[in-house]
Amino acid sequence: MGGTFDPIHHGHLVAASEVAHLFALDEVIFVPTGQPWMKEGRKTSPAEDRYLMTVIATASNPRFSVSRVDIDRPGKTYTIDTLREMREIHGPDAELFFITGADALGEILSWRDADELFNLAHFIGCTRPGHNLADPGLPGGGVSLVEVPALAISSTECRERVRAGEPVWYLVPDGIVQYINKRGLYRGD
Ligand SMILES: Nc1ncnc2c1ncn2[C@@H]1O[C@H](COP(=O)(O)OP(=O)(O)OP(=O)(O)O)[C@@H](O)[C@H]1O
Ligand SMILES: O=C(O)c1ccc[n+]([C@@H]2O[C@H](COP(=O)([O-])O)[C@@H](O)[C@H]2O)c1
Repeated sequence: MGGTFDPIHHGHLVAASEVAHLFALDEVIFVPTGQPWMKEGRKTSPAEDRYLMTVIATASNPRFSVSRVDIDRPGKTYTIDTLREMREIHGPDAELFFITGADALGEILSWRDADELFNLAHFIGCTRPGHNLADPGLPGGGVSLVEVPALAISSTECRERVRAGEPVWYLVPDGIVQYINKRGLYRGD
């Protein structure tokens, strides 16, 4: 599951957990983006902060892990590179899935080398409140559309709440509240 995770919140975690259950996945690998090119023009927290928050939020689930592939690759982050690297790491027999929310799936036709993406992994699109979930119709298209428990949480809302001095308890895991406070994230955005 790729994401900017700025910060990671319970919407991400519940979607990942539900997909792991529905597809009997051995592992869900969270992949924080290095440089999310579609979010250029807005301030993104340092990759190491987003990586550490993702590690903290997923540490209690033995099926969850976090990969540095996107943050360690120089340049803009493209999922085509992520999936190629994952294939190399996990070998030819691994069955790879890429989990997205409805909003990200809706933009996939504009992703780099979109027509090749579906050859590299099976895509899983999750419902997300406020967004329409639809098969984008990529060539070769292996997409599954799944319903996950609806949590109307976004990282944008979490950042705005912190900036306004409003609580983010229970929107994000407890350790993430503590990390945000310790590092002073989102206060001056
Ligand atoms: N509440 C949610 N329910 C289901 N999927 C979600 C939810 N929030 C995010 N996702 C999905 O998780 C992935 C990573 O999302 P991302 O890190 O960009 O979070 P975000 O909340 O959309 O951030 P922002 O508000 O900063 O754009 C995307 O595929 C996104 O669609
Ligand atoms: O490959 C691309 O061109 C591309 C464009 C936009 C987003 N993505 C990936 O989609 C995932 C969710 O991205 P985002 O911006 O919603 O956090 C994350 O893994 C991104 O690297 C990938």
